[in-house]
Amino acid sequence: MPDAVLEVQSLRKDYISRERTVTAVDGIDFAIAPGQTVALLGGNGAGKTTTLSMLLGLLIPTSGSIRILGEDMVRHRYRALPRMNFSSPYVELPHRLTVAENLGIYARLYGVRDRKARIAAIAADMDIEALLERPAGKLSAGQKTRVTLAKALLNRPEVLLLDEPTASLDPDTADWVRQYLRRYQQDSGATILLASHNMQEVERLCDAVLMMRGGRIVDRGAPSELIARYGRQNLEEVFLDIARRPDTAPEAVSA
Ligand SMILES: Nc1ncnc2c1ncn2[C@@H]1O[C@H](COP(=O)(O)OP(=O)(O)OP(=O)(O)O)[C@@H](O)[C@H]1O
Repeated sequence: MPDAVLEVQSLRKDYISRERTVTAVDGIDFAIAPGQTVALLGGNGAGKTTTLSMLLGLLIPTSGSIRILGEDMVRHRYRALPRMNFSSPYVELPHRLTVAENLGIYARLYGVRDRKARIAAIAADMDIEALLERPAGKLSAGQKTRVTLAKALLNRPEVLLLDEPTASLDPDTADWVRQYLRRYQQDSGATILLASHNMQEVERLCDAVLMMRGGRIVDRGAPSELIARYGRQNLEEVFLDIARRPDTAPEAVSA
């Protein structure tokens, strides 16, 4: 795809320890066009978080290439990172700092110019104004998710990577966050890649889906295309078909 914002080729990650090697991501290829919202779907251990971590430069790929916003992410990720952001329930904010202090530090790190105004605006958007003076370590799981999303939007990212963006949110708040993300995407033209276990969320938000299993992409397409191809009613049924079909792939774990 010539004008892809995000392009991954033959990407692989082996976790190597003395006891064994786990191939978490086993040679995947995909490209995302500007302004698309794409979901990485797959069961527990399929390789979604490992993939997102490599895209962010938190993990070094065993092999393969990643280009984001035209930059080679293995060699020049610092050129692209200021134009990106991410949220993940697995990344902790410094516990003793307040929410406001955390957002202030991240705003500085990302070089946000209108820091105070931006933090105030995003705090209002994410309905976390009442939490600003609380230590980040003392928030409920759902409150933490909203603060992490606020952090992810601080620098108005052109590329947004989201690991389970509505994890721990009650249905009302989750619905509201989805609407917010959709609006953000439409207003900013951002490109979004998200990992989720929530199929309704993916059907509502995403233009395309990458189905992962055992570290590979085993199917892909628009949610409606996949639903039609599998002759199903919804994406959840497609997911179950893929997750439960016999595995023909070679064993991903070797001694
Ligand atoms: N640090 C690690 N060391 C060794 N193996 C790991 C490590 N992190 C992940 N794995 C293994 O890599 C595989 C992929 O894990 P990953 O966390 O990417 O999956 P996931 O699709 O995000 O799963 P989930 O839906 O449960 O979050 C799994 O088999 C997991 O056990």
